[in-house]
Amino acid sequence: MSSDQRLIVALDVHSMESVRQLVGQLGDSVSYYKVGMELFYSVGSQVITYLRQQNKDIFLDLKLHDIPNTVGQGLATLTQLGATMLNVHAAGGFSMMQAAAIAVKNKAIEIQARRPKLIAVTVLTSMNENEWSGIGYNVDLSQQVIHLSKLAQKAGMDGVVASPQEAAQIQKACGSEFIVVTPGIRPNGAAINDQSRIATPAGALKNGAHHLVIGRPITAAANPRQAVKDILREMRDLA
Ligand SMILES: O=c1ccn([C@@H]2O[C@H](COP(=O)(O)O)[C@@H](O)[C@H]2O)c(=O)[nH]1
Repeated sequence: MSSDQRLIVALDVHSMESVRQLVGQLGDSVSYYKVGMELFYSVGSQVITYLRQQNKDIFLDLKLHDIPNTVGQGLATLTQLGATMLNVHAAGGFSMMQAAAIAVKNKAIEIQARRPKLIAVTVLTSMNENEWSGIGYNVDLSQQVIHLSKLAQKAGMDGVVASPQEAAQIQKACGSEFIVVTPGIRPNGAAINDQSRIATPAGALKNGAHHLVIGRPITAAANPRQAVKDILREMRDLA
């Protein structure tokens, strides 16, 4: 996979005007975008239609987490939008993830569309050990990431979202075909913001991440196109 297919830019803005401006500015340098809650709740499915018209891949990052039937029905509807990748929270459990995988597969067959990849969020990259123990877990955070990755794989997920710091351990536990998507990417010198378990683009790739999700280091940069160029150079230098 080439470096520009590995980079997913998080479109964390809340209007179509900002989307058009950013996507126009980044041009051919970015082929894969992430649409999350902020944007989808603001503008709805028109952003998916727009990005598909621009021939971009789309990770629709809505992190579904509910009872199995509700998640399955929700994902069946989302499958019709034509995103490349969808996701759920692994903490919803084995039955929920299994229902999600079945629903996506059946809907794709029904509408004769390519099945979107379905991945599960393990432990949010904003969590550190302190936050983690604060919500009542006694197990080591990174051990929990590996546990949830194995569970997700058993339930039929194509991969997981985890921090770049756990990517190598996930590969070891689940194999190299299992997709590891890593937010929490910060080029040297970039603001860390609310992220905790971070790595540089090169560090994440060295650890075996398949896709790097990067938002503010690009979208809040004075020159987003230059920021992408610098990140892709760092990624290519490693390849
Ligand atoms: O564990 C997770 C899961 C999802 N995200 C999302 O990734 C981007 C990261 O944006 P930055 O601006 O580069 O921090 C953002 O849309 C999150 O919702 C995550 O960060 N961690």
